[in-house]
Amino acid sequence: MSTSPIVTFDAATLAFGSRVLWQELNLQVRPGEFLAVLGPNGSGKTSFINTMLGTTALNSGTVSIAGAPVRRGSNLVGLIPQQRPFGDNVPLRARDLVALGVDGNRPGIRIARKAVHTKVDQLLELVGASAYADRPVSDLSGGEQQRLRAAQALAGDPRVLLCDEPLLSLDLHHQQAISQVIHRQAAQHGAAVIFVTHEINPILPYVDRVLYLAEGKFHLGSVDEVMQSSVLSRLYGAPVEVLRVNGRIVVVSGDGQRQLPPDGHEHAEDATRESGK
Ligand SMILES: Nc1ncnc2c1ncn2[C@@H]1O[C@H](COP(=O)(O)OP(=O)(O)OP(=O)(O)O)[C@@H](O)[C@H]1O
Repeated sequence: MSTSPIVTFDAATLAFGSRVLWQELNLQVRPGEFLAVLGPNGSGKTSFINTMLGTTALNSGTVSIAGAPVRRGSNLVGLIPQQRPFGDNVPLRARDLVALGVDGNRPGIRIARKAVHTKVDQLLELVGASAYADRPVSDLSGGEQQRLRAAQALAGDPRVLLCDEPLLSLDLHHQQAISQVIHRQAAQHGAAVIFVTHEINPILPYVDRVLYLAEGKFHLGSVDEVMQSSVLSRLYGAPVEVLRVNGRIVVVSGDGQRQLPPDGHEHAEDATRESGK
C-alpha cells in the first residue's frame, strides 16, 4: 500500500465573511486512514467536506487529492451525504439508487446489466438492505435510506470516502454495522475515510485520528490526545469534562450536570434516531 498522502491540506483557511471556521490547517490523510471529524453545530464540518468535493473554495492555502488540486466530480472521491429524506416524487426503488452508484457516474462506460445487478445485490447485502431492495425509496425510513446512501457511495470503490454524519437516524445495531462496513472499505481497499460525526463511540475502534473543530480553532491528534478535558475546554473557551465510562467517551458540561455528545453540544435530531421518515 502506498504511503503517500491521498488528501493534503496545506496552510488551509476557510472563512465566510468575518466568520473564520479554521485557519492554517496542515493535514495529510493517508490511504487506509480513518479520520473522525468532530465539532459542534456550525463549526464547519460539512464545509470541510465540501472543500474536498471542490464545492467550497478555501480562502487561502490548498487542498489536493492524490497530488492534484481538488476538482468537482472526481471519481476518486465518494460521499455519504448528510441525510435529507427522499421526497414522494423520487420514482426509484432501493436497488435503482444503488445501481446509480455502480454505473451512473462513469460517462462512456456502461457495465453489463447482469454485472450491475450482481454488484447491487452484494452492496445491498453489505449494508443490510436486501430485504427492501425492491421497495420505493420514498417509502423507507430515514435509517433505511441512509444505508442505501452508504451502499451507493461504496459502489464506486472510492479512494477517499467522505461521510457526513452517516450514523444519523440509525439505531445502535445499524450504527455499528455501517461503521464496520465503512471501516472495511479503509482496511481492505486502502480508502481514506473522513467521517463527520456527533457520535464517536460507534467508531472508536476504528479511528486513527480526530480533527476537532470549534470556535474557529481546531485540534488534530489521536483520540487520546484530542478527547481530553484540557483540550476541549481550551477549544470551547469554557470548562468541559471528558470521561471514560466502560470504554465509552462521555463529555459532560463543566458543572458536571449534563451529559453531552462527544462534540460537547446537544442536538435535537438525536431524539429522531430511526424514528421513520
Ligand atoms: N456558502 C456559505 N456561505 C456563508 N456561510 C456559510 C456557507 N456554508 C456554510 N456557512 C456557514 O458556515 C458555518 C459552518 O457550516 P457547516 O455546515 O460547515 O457546519 P457543520 O459543522 O457541518 O454544522 P452541523 O453540525 O450543524 O451540520 C455555519 O455557520 C454556516 O451557516
